[in-house]
Amino acid sequence: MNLSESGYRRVVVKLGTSVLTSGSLKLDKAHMVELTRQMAGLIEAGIEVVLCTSGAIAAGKEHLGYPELPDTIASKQMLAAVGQSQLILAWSQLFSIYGLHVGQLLLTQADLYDRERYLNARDYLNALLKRGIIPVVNENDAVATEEIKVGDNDNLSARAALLCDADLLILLTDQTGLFDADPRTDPNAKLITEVENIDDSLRKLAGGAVSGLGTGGMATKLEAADIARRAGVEVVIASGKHKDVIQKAVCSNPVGTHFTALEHPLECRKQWILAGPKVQGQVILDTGAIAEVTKKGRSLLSKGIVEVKGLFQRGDTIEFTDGKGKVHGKGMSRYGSVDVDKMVGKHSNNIEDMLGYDYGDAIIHRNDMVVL
Ligand SMILES: Nc1ncnc2c1ncn2[C@@H]1O[C@H](COP(=O)(O)OP(=O)(O)O)[C@@H](O)[C@H]1O
Ligand SMILES: N[C@@H](CCC(=O)OP(=O)(O)O)C(=O)O
Repeated sequence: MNLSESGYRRVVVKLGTSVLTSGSLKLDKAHMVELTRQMAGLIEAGIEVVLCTSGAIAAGKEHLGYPELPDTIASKQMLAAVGQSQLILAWSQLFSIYGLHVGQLLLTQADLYDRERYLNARDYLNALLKRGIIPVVNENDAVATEEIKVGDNDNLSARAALLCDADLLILLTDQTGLFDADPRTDPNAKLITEVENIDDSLRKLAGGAVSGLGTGGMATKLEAADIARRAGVEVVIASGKHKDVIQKAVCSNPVGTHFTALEHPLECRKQWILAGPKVQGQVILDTGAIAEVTKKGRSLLSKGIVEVKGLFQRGDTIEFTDGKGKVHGKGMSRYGSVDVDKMVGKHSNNIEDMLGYDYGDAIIHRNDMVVL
């Protein structure tokens, strides 16, 4: 395998708890050594690596001797605070074998909501890479509450891939890839080797985590793959135990499930709309409006809206759906929900008369919109 001819220059490697513990109750340091060797090999070949590591909560339990704790956010925060320091210590020691330094980056959704904070995180990540330091990313579980957390490291790793403009995201887990059913419960499940489009029928195949070790299962890996490939990042889901899995993924040797990136990826600001801000509300559109927006690339006007759901402010990100609830896209609303409610189904030629002010015809302008 010739790594330097792989064509990739920046790779995000996400290691799930299932990989880092090898299915046990503690970090499998021997396996972490092997994964470090593979990542160091990439760096040696001139490929930059961002590591998105899970395992803080598992490491916290191990370090504290598996205390009996109530199943609360506070317990998880405490375990993560203890475990994250053990985890970064382990990565720091392992990469030091190869003379490499690591820098810790703990993020929450709140760091991605706001465009300025998002750009700050991007600058920080790029500054580490520029100095040859390996960014080690995890969710800031010690402070993350339900409202501000990304929730799983699959989605977090996709955000990291967008932030650092990676060209490949490798999601390593305890299965050999995405199967047409959960192989834990269906012995006849078959591996899907190539995915060119993520649609509802594929999403139905991806189940949650049943082992009790990981968060989100294949469903969140598919969400991550969807975000990444729309931004032009190729994705591989594979087993962390497969021999030389990282090198194989980078050298495009067949391994696990490969997702092709979109040929025309979203531009930077739209990538942020896709992956950054939390969705605050929804508008339901009639079939004509769905076609105008999704097929013809038009801005969303009030006359195509049939209902408004949730409370949102001007500038918030909202989704647009059809009458059956299928989400067709999202974007930044130029009007708050109270205003949109007043405009539902009406022409946009007299907005000023309706509201007393006018921010333009579009509820979501096509420049602020991502069609899914
Ligand atoms: N279609 C599927 N193909 C493969 N695995 C699946 C599928 N649906 C659900 N899973 C489950 O997803 C699990 C991996 O996700 P998870 O437990 O969150 O691991 P990680 O810690 O690596 O993120 C597998 O162990 C498997 O039980
Ligand atoms: N941030 C958490 C892991 C969350 C998570 O998504 O876990 P996993 O599904 O194992 O990648 C931790 O470090 O324990």
